[in-house]
Amino acid sequence: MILVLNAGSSSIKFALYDQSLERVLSGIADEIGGASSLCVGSDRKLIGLPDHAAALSVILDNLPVQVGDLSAVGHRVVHGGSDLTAPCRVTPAVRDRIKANSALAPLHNPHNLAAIDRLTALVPEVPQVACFDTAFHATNPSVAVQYAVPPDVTARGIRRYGFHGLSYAGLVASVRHATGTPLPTRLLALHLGNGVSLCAIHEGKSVACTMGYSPVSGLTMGTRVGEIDANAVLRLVEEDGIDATSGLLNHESGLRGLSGGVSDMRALLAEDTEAARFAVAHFCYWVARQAGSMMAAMGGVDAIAFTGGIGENGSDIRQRILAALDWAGATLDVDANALHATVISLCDAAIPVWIIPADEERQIARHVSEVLAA
Ligand SMILES: Nc1ncnc2c1ncn2[C@@H]1O[C@H](COP(=O)(O)OP(=O)(O)O)[C@@H](O)[C@H]1O
Ligand SMILES: CC(=O)OP(=O)(O)O
Ligand SMILES: [Mg+2]
Repeated sequence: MILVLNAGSSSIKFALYDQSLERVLSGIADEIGGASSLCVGSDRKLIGLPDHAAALSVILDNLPVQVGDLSAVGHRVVHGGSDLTAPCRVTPAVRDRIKANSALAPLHNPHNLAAIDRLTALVPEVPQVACFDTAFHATNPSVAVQYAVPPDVTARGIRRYGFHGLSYAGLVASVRHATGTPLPTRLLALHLGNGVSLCAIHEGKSVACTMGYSPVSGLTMGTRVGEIDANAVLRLVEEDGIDATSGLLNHESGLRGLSGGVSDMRALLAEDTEAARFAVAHFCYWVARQAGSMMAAMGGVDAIAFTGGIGENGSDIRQRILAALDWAGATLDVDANALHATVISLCDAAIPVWIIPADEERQIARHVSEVLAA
């Protein structure tokens, strides 16, 4: 049995797969540090989970297998940096590189590393495989990847990486099965969750992503700022210091900053305040605006796919984004959208629009079995 751990910024998703990669169990520890709950299969219970360490303990306690009996553990690791561009066995050297990359993804890599360390301490003999969110974007051309800085600065790792790669790779792998149609040449994928990014996928390969050097950049997110001018950041650092500015841009901005405290989209949609409405409008405006940038990177678009917690469940949000993309031929079927159907465009729309559930766990399980077989 393969255990997959996917530690996001506010949740830990987990799943067990058998030898033929059939999913045996899945679950999620949700809203960690808030109104947390644990869901195993269809059984959900409210349970106090003050932090990711507590959540991981509860997950391991609720598995139907002993951790020592696992054949492998696969981890989502958000930042692989310039060198970790393919899934690999966790060795002390790989662990050190993941740790070195923690500064680049402070909301994620420390949680990923903590899970690796916990499993290493519990069952050192069980192989662990690290799967990187950055790896799928290794196919981006240099013009898309490099910032306009001198080469020695790029050589220090100051470049764009892109994230949510496991979600996008899994989406590419599941288009045919989910939609009954072949993978389109130019696919715009929108991963809308706590973290938010868009990816231009040309012939199954990433050619551009809205996230850059770290997952703080690109679009308006739950608590992350997205696009902001470098000189504005320099001024904030000068006036408030590095730690306060990092806290502001990573934890207190995005929907939370705009709305006056609410980072969760579902909660925000239930709020009846001017600030909440503005936060939602800001989110949708920037997704649609950057969607245009992704389409330009592919020379057009043949299909659009929504994924992630908001992308899969937020019918109002999808409707607003697609209204702003009407010019691209993405005409919404309002009823299908309300039902969260797989195909949510009208049958005579110029391009199809799909909802394809994010399945980072299955993608990680695939990678684990490939790495162990190699
Ligand atoms: N019905 C819904 N309508 C709008 N947003 C939703 C709905 N259900 C979940 N969401 C949002 O999805 C986001 C979480 O996305 P998810 O991909 O699960 O998170 P993570 O990035 O932590 O993996 C939250 O903002 C949550 O409010
Ligand atoms: C990379 C990233 O933003 O991940 P998440 O959406 O899980 O926060
Ligand atoms: Mg996520």
